[in-house]
Amino acid sequence: MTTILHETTADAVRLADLRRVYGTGPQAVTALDGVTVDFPAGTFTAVMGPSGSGKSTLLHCAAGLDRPTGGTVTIAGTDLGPLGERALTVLRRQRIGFVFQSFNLVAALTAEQNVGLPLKLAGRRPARADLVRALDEVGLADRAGHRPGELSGGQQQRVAIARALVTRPAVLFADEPTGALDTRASRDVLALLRGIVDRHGQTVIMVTHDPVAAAYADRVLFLADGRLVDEMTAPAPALTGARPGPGAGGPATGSRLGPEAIAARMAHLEAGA
Ligand SMILES: Nc1ncnc2c1ncn2[C@@H]1O[C@H](COP(=O)(O)OP(=O)(O)OP(=O)(O)O)[C@@H](O)[C@H]1O
Repeated sequence: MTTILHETTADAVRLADLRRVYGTGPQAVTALDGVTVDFPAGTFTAVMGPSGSGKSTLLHCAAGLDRPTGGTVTIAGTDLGPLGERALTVLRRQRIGFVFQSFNLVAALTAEQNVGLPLKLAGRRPARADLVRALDEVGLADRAGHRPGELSGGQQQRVAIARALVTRPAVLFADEPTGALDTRASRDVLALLRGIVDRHGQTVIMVTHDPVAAAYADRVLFLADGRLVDEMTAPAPALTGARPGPGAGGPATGSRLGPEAIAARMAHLEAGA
């Protein structure tokens, strides 16, 4: 029993007193001002906050894309601080997935080749069956031979998600993953992210401006001026363990956060900013 509890509560990511100051002297900007938070494995967290509150900086520091000025980032038990550039690159490739607003697919490569890229970079020869399975997971097995220019925005983002997950990372970071998508494609991408958390126990951390997107998460963190100032957590799922699926207008109510309540918190925060 104790073992199970440990497994289910293990943190995929821990941030302790995280600080990031850009520049020096009078020009210095404090983007993160002592953020401490844990992200348990198998959970979906949204990060919100007014423009300039430090969301992207937090995501980039947590994903090892940027070095913090102070504090620690721990991914699946490994402290990133002491790692040199090479070791950090290896850890990023093996343990971290990242999805961007602008998809960042390689235009000249097919969907299948894009998904295989992280494995190639890691010196592995991707098995075709694995790549097709990864595309099947995101509902695009029939588009394996298509290039990004032949796919819709939503389909491109789903290829990017398949690519980010192909190494089975400890955590998937997503920076405004629906920012460039229409409502319907956004909903597909968010349902996909929700599904990989529920079905595969993937950990997802997503920055978003959109309360509807944030409502797909288990928890919403609110940043202001580089500090964590508020948090909302979805009520525990029913004892059956069943999670309600997304409804027509977004995630179902029940054990989900409501977009209206999230929007109200954001409005409160922006009014105080
Ligand atoms: N490279 C940089 N050099 C100097 N200042 C920076 C740099 N990157 C970010 N900042 C500053 O750090 C603060 C936090 O920026 P960050 O991009 O993390 O905020 P954000 O919450 O993601 O904003 P947005 O919602 O507008 O994308 C801002 O004041 C920003 O101007």
